[in-house]
Amino acid sequence: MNSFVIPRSVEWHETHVTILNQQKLPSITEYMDLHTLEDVHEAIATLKVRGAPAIGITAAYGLALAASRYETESVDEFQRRLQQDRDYLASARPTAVNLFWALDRLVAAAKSAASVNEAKTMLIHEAIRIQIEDEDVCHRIGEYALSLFRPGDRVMTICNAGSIATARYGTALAPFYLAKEKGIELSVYALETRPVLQGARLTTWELMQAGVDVTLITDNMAAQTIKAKHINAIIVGADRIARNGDTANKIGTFGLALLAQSFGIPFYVAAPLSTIDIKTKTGADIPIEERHPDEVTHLAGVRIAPEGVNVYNPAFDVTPNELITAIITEKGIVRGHYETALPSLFTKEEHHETI
Ligand SMILES: CSC[C@@H](O)[C@@H](O)C(=O)COP(=O)(O)O
Repeated sequence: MNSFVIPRSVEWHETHVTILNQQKLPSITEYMDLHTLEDVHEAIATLKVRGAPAIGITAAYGLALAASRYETESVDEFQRRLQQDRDYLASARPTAVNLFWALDRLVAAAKSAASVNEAKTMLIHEAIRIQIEDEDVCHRIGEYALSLFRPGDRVMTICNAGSIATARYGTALAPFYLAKEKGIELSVYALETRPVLQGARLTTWELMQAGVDVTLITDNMAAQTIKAKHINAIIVGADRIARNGDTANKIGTFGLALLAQSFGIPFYVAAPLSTIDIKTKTGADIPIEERHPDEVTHLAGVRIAPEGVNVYNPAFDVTPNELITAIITEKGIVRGHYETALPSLFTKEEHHETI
């Protein structure tokens, strides 16, 4: 038993999916029940549930839930509706590949079903499996990531790639939970992450509950903080990693990678294989979500910019592979040569330290 809190954000029930509403944290801890496909789509699109793995898990449950209510005895009709609902949920957000990965895993799982009832059961089991696997995967990522840090290290991160963005532990934040369990002191510097403040609202909230030493800074304090506080490394999550290692993650990540290069400190990406999209050749092929201008013109619901101002609001950027010191996965740490190393992870059974 852990003596500290590692929060969870998604829970399956036979009649609904319960999520921790990440829009309202940290001031309000609200759990919401999602009953329909539309509820799930809305929760993902509005960031009530967010973070690549958590989006995938929630979508998988949403599809299994919708399919459990199909009133047909025809397997063909069942598959047709499943594909239709898969496409609808897939339209919720474009960048995090875990959404498509999880939905396609469910569609594939139901392919071999001989009856509608069997298909319904298979879908629920597959969605539960995705969540259980993700917890184990994040734990492994955390172990590998922790091996890269020394006691006393000061590590910078952006956005929230923590427990609530996954099944548990997180990706970029996993090493801090594991360090805490092992009594290793690490300090985290969290960027607030404008426009919607996942760093300020979520990363600090998570880590403080676990008693991890965390310091909040605004995004434009990164360079000064690296210099003044002697930051040892930067670690971030990912929404989609292309075959060549180019990595889409929360807007601001690319800038941090450039700072890491300039200061000569390592820049790590921590992500599961479900975030690596071998079919996407380079970062140029990753669709970058642009979100509503209100996220930029408003802060906590209050307008901070003039009416009618032009706004550009990309939710993600792409860090080129040459700026990434290593990609930390559940199958080991990959340092460079991503074009060949990343595809080989999918065929390797063994876990390995570094390839
Ligand atoms: C383990 S979560 C990894 C990424 O999904 C995370 O770093 C991120 O960029 C999330 O963006 P968000 O827009 O909050 O869903």
